[in-house]
Amino acid sequence: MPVLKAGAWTLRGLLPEDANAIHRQVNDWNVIRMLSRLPFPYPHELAEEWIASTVKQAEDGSGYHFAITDQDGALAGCVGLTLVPGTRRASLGYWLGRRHWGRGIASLAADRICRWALANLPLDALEAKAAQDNAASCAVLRRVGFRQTGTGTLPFMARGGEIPVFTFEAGRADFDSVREAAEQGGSDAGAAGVMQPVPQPASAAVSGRRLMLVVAAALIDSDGRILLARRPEGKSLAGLWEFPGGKIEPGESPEAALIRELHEELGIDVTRACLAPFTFVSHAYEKSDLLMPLYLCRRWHGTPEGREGQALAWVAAGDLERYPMPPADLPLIPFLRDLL
Ligand SMILES: Nc1nc2c([nH]c(=O)n2[C@H]2C[C@H](O)[C@@H](COP(=O)(O)OP(=O)(O)OP(=O)(O)O)O2)c(=O)[nH]1
Ligand SMILES: [Mg+2]
Repeated sequence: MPVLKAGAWTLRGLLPEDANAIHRQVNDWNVIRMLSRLPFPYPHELAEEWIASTVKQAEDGSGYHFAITDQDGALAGCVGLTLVPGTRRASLGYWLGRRHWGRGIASLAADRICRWALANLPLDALEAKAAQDNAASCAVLRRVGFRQTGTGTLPFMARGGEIPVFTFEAGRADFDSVREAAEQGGSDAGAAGVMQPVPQPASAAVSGRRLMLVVAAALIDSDGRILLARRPEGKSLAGLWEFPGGKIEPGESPEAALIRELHEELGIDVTRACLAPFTFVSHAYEKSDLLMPLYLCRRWHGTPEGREGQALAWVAAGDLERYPMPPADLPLIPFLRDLL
């Protein structure tokens, strides 16, 4: 289990010694009435059993449950994900002790765990359910990017039966929109990760669409495998596998941009002569058009390493489909398969 920061709060795996703090805060009618499947009163053994089950889930990769702790290490609540078997989805759950309500902690924790999960686990979407009378929880879900998809019921043991719930869902695009809105709203719009706009012809101003010029490389090793990098948490499309590269900066040639990006992202040195133009993609994303030349590169200096925390994988052309990629990249797969 990783340790994740969420504002001033820390998310860490649950420990047996958390049982008292969990029991004390969950065994509160105001908290437990909003939690499905838990009896009231809530016996101490259930807290112990639940902690043990979360440790097992993390070991077998079926769920990831975190304690939300403050700067002194005190537990304020929990947030967790359970993977839905046979799908690339997980369901989100959380609770906070009553004295921690109304301070934005649930939003911070839910946002962090969802972004971490999409970037690092085999997931494309998250689901959540909240009792229809739990306005605070519904507001948390909407704030972090969830959309309400429908209604249903769940057993709430503390309330003695089935209770109506709203169902919610969010995918990468939903979290990316929230992130973009936050970046645009922020005063330092020049911060890392915000795109330098490509100078636009007048017609672009009319349509409101941006052209995004990105250069990328298929690095090919002596076994004919291709290097893919997993887009890290904090970037758009986080968790999808891409060809290393990035945006062309104003005044930069495509080759210079690619040489710079390969150095920044992978720590390798490449010369212009080792970059062979191969093909390109043109893809309409929701708000921008991506134009991305793909170069082939078989020679470089250094050993590629994920300098921005991204996972790397050397993948045989026949296995590329097993790595979820941004939609723009899918047309490249048959070209690379034919080549290799
Ligand atoms: N590098 C790369 N980008 C891709 C691929 N497919 C795809 O849709 N893109 C999109 C994702 C991004 O919107 C854009 C590249 O942006 P980026 O975030 O990697 O740009 P960058 O490396 O310059 O990073 P940053 O400094 O802006 O954070 O192109 C791909 O295979 N490789
Ligand atoms: Mg990049």
